[in-house]
Amino acid sequence: MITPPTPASSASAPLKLGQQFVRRLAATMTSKPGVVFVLGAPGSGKGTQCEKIVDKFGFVHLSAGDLLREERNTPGSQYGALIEGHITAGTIVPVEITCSLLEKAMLKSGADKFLIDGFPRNQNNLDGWNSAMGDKVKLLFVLFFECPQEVCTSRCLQRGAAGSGRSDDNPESLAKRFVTYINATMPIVEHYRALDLVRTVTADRPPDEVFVDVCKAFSE
Ligand SMILES: Nc1ncnc2c1ncn2[C@@H]1O[C@H](COP(=O)(O)OP(=O)(O)O)[C@@H](O)[C@H]1O
Ligand SMILES: Nc1ccn([C@H]2C[C@H](O)[C@@H](COP(=O)(O)OP(=O)(O)O)O2)c(=O)n1
Ligand SMILES: [Mg+2]
Repeated sequence: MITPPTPASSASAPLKLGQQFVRRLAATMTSKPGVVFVLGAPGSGKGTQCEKIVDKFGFVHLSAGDLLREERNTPGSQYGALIEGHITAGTIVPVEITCSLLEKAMLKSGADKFLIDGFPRNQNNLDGWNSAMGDKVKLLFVLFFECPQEVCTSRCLQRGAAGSGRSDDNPESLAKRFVTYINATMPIVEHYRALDLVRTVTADRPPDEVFVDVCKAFSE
């Protein structure tokens, strides 16, 4: 319940309270959704940690790869073949497609804080996002999982052997995905590092141990 100012308050107190209320209301109405980009090599554990972050911090998790696979599997999608071609070749789908899937999913969720997993993965992703979404969201930081290639490769091969059904969890596609990761994604991580936006977590440990450091990254 809102209590009226006591007689002891100064004459301007009600106005100050009113101004504060209006400012807070305006901030709520105009505040932009917050975004955390989640990057790291294939198999570094982005998806696994995102699930834990969702449970603990209430973000909505949007995986660019999952959205692309869903679009590829949508009957009649004009992009199905193009997406599958990029996925098996380990290359990156043009940003117009990925960014529009992300924006649609953000709007549909109605949420105000998002983990965007596996994006931006190259300069085209970064430029396209900045021009379409840069003014609509606030980038909070980039969560970066550091993990040796041999560990990541073995995790992805195990994921494939365990029946992930993914057309890219095989040695040939994985080798190509790593080339893309090193040549195209790492420069994006470096770009954000230069802006002091990267929070790095060592991911070559059991998931719960990784998550301890993820929590620290979120409370920085
Ligand atoms: N810290 C970890 N230690 C061992 N295996 C892990 C770890 N994190 C994830 N995995 C397993 O490795 C595979 C890839 O993890 P995932 O979260 O899908 O990574 P990404 O999204 O980065 O490709 C999955 O099979 C997952 O169960
Ligand atoms: N921003 C993105 C993200 C994924 N993709 C495509 C190409 C990637 O190799 C596949 C799989 O991505 P995904 O993030 O699901 O893969 P990992 O979780 O890193 O194993 O999807 C893309 O083209 N653009
Ligand atoms: Mg993933």
